[in-house]
Amino acid sequence: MAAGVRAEWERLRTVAVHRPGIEMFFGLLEPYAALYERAFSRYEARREHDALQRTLREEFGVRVLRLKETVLDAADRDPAVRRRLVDWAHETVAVRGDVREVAEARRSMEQNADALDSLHFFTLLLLNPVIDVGRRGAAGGVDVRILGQEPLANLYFMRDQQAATARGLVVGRPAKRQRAREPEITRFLWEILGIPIAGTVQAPGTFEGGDFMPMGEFALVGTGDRTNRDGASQFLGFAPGFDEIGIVHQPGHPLIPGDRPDPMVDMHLDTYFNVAGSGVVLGSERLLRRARLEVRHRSDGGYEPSGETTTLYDYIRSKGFSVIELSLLEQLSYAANVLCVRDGSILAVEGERVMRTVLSNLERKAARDPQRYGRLLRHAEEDYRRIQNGGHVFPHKPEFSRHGIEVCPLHLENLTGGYGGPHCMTCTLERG
Ligand SMILES: NC(=[NH2+])NCCC[C@H](N)C(=O)O
Repeated sequence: MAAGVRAEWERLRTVAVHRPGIEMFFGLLEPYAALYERAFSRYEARREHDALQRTLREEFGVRVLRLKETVLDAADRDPAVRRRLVDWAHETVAVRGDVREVAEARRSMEQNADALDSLHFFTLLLLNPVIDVGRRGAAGGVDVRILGQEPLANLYFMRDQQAATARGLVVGRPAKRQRAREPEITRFLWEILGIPIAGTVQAPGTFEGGDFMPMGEFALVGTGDRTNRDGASQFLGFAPGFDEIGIVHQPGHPLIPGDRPDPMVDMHLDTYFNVAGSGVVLGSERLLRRARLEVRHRSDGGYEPSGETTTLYDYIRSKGFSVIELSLLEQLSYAANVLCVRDGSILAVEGERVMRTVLSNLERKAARDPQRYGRLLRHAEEDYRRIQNGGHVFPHKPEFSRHGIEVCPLHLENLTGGYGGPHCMTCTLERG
């Protein structure tokens, strides 16, 4: 399959997803350390994920490839894939203890391998366990303790490990330690599927797919807490195939003090900006106006700075797009994180319950740290009252029909707790 995406509004053909599994349980033990926004029900989150897949497949005819199932099928069909999975899983497991016991544990792991199913090894990759084989006790047994080590709790945000450009997939490099191992796993999937890789971002560069937006003749690349300047330049070096690139600088949030910023609230470009159709985008107006943008033009030697700087808002308007504006509370509630399935049709988070959950989580944060979150909370509460009085809760806003946009709302009040919406949860592989 050839991966290829020129514009975010072209008909969505193929996506890859990961239905969250046991790794989410570990993430929920300490949601903030796992980069989640809040605690939520894993059971409901998994149901919501099923519904997301079903909608894509049945209502929009999208081919949905599931990461785990595809890898396991391949491992069960092809002994070489199975061997790689087993070896890699064994390398991932750390065994601690004295030399003899470690060697013994390693030996028995190897001996047991044939008896174990491929899912066992996939689970090792997800959980990255440390096995502590203690000294032999009085009874002669070995004391085994298992510690989870950076379980891949965010793997279901499959937008981020890579980006599909017009020229193939660019494998990213996550900025956060918690997500560092994810691209190796998704890369295994691309190899199994035979998808060509246009390039791989290397240290010190960082690059996450949520920062990339293909817009036809041009594309946008966000930089900030996730994608750094070096990662963005490497990405451009892979010749992604657009005449012009807008490098967008992650804006500081206007209601969070500048000396104590919270980069999570707009961590990726797709958390405050997105595409609804060939002439319509949506986003938080205040963030779009604060986001500075540098224009680069394609030349023989790559992309040259044009010297022109502007804001994302002015840039996108100058390209002829209309902007459906979102309030700050809507932005915090994942309203901008829509997934365009065909020109003028989007999947969007059903706002009502998410907004209330986000508000009560923000209340808690503001109670703990009023100096950092107090202003944001007061503003969000005002937004909430205004939205309630107006009677148009996202995505049931008249602006959408006015711009001819058809919206398919999805209940994602648990799954969004991981800090993202439908755009973050899907890796687009083919459009058009
Ligand atoms: N494309 C996105 N906006 N992805 C959201 C990723 C959320 C994830 N918890 C993280 O912090 O990395």
